[in-house]
Amino acid sequence: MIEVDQLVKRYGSTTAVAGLSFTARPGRVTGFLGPNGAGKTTTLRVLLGLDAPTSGSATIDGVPFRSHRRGLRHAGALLDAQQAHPGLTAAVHLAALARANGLPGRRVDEVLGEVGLTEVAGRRVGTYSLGMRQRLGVATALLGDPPVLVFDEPVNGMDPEGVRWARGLFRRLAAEGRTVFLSSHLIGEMAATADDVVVVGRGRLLAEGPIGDLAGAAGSLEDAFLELTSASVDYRAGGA
Ligand SMILES: Nc1ncnc2c1ncn2[C@@H]1O[C@H](COP(=O)(O)OP(=O)(O)OP(=O)(O)O)[C@@H](O)[C@H]1O
Repeated sequence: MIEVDQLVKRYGSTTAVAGLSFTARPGRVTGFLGPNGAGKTTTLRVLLGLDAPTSGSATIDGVPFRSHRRGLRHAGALLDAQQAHPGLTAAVHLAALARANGLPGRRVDEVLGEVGLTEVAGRRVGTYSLGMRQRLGVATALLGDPPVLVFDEPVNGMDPEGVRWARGLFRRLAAEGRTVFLSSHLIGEMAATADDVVVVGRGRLLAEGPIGDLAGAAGSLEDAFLELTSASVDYRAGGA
């Protein structure tokens, strides 16, 4: 379970997150939606202990991520597909992470198989396409077999086969009882993948709940999203 409670994060005079509260539950895929600059990445960074909150809290099963001694066994995340050193092979990258986190070496082969990278595991990550790096990021998140998974724009750069694969994986992870929390700008993809959505704008909660409730009222998730966020968009083409 992910719980964000009255979270505020300021960078100097910029308020990236302005008192945000929401919950993402086990057994559900929860989509995290919002226009550019809404504070999604900042929220995920605080949730994963990469940034400290100005006030409020973001916890995983009631505890801030940094306080979890189980590390990758407790939560896995894909925040940046460039996280692996380009000079390392995928196998070496994952093996080092497994060792550092006290995970069994067999997990490396298991997650490489899970994400479809077994054949290219001996290639340097610098030669990977963006879609392959995204798959490696997903493999990294899965390494500790954690109950909570967080993915920031996971299908960015994936081809249609990759997008379909990722959708199936997220659904299966949730069906196994895990909390799956993902941000994406691809509303159609979110409509096909998520059970629940959390919509933010300018660092505030705009809506939270089952996707059907939100989409049903407006006609589609895209219509609901555009209506909800129309007052929270900083940049718009054509001066509209
Ligand atoms: N390290 C930082 N220093 C200063 N301002 C920051 C920093 N990180 C984020 N911001 C600002 O905080 C606000 C929220 O940014 P954030 O990246 O969290 O939004 P986002 O919803 O992830 O956007 P996008 O969809 O474009 O990725 C923006 O105004 C951004 O410029």
